[in-house]
Amino acid sequence: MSATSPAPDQPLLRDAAVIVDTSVSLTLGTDSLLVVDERFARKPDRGCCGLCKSKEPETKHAIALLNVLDAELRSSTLVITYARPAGKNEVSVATLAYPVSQKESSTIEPWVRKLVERAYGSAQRRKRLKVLVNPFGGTGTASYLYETYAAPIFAAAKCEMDVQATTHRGHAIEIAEQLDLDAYDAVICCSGDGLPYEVFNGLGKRANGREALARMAVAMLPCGSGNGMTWNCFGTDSVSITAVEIVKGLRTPLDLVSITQKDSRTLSFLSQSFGIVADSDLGTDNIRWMGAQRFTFGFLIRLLQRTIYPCDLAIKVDMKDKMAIKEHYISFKNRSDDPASADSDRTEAAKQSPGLPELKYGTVMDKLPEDWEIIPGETMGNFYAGNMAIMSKDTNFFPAALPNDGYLDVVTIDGMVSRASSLKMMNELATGGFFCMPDVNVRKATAFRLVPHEKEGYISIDGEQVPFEAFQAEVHHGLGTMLSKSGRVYEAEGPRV
Ligand SMILES: Nc1ncnc2c1ncn2[C@@H]1O[C@H](COP(=O)(O)OP(=O)(O)OP(=O)(O)O)[C@@H](O)[C@H]1O
Repeated sequence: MSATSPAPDQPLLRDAAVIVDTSVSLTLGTDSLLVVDERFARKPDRGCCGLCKSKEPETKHAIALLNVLDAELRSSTLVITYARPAGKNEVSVATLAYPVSQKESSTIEPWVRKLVERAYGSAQRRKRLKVLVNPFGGTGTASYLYETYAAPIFAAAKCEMDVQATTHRGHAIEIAEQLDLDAYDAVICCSGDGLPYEVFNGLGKRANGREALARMAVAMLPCGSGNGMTWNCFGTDSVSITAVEIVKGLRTPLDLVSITQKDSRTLSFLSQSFGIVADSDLGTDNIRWMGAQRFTFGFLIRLLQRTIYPCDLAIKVDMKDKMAIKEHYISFKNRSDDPASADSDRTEAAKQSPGLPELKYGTVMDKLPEDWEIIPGETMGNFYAGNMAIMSKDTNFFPAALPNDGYLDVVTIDGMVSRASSLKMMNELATGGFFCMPDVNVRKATAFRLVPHEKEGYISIDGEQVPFEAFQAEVHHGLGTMLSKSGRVYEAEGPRV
């Protein structure tokens, strides 16, 4: 259910209904709070002949429990704050307040507790948030978006906010590296995907990197242009709806990927690309004036020219049959383990062994492990590895990607496929048929090494440009932590075969 749509009639819970202010009934369903307010209901007009009734005023409305931000008995008033739909893709804070007598309060108090328990489920209440705002993210409106659409929701949910603007490139790395882990529950990036990338790397740079990454959750308020992380975690690019989702967000372990280049080691949370995607994103600065269309335009030009990106590629493949990948996705989605206890076991283990995990396969400078599969790369068109499913709106490039299954989803497409097939792929990305197209090779993998043949070009890690030279990737199962809606899977349609 989305943050804007209240559920229809729900089965009632025991002791679910209370009456306040004589004629207002508040009834707790499994997914919504039903308010029936008869206080201002007019008696029906008799009409001219006593038969035709005039329209009755609205007395009933349902509020999705997801949208209930807080409820409390404040002196002799019951106050419920919630997020109310405000336009097509936004919500804003609304309040219900009813007088409660001394006598009534003994019945109302347990009901309020039950309402809050149901509204939050296993999500942590009153989160302590370190909010980082990139004043230059997207179109430069992150501060305005945060203050206007998110801050009022966090305040209504009684979150504690500590807001800081980033002042330079790499600032979020420094902040995360120094962050007091005991003072906050999550870092919220008001930005594009660039700031979360920095925060994961800053946490990972600490001497207790593994512990910091396990303890500190990261989430993003969509203030960039692609906003991949928010689409995956919450299925929206609305700042206000994301704020509600963060308030109700569940801690979710996230696989992170070590990237080695020469003697550097960084962490990636979203994607690694080489070939047409990296080139269309990073190599189109000359047409920035086109805005969001820049990528599509650059992509189409390269596709029609059948541009190739020769490379050596070796992958530690774990699954390559699409049906097996689909089954893996479904069985992961339907697992019945308790995510909260798995999360606390993981955090405890990280405290015992707090340093960043060793690299199982060494770095890109080491000898290539013998059991990696060599993939022909002479005519590579698109190499794209994803740790999340959606790369930007309507681009579910990795439908089988899971937050913490311990695998990267690697897609390779030969640059010599026909133009017609390439164009069909672009179309099928939006409709969900991309995964099963025969020219689209999909593998679940734990590591890979890519060596470009050319001297110049583009490699993108989480949308950021890195040196155009050999790189190696290795997945660390559940090393990081994010906030998400489901706590288990991304908000993307799974793979179709
Ligand atoms: N005050 C600042 N001045 C200059 N650069 C900054 C500042 N704060 C953050 N940055 C840098 O901006 C880069 C991009 O950040 P971010 O992803 O938030 O925006 P974006 O690139 O516009 O978004 P998108 O990738 O969705 O287009 C990051 O690498 C970050 O280091």
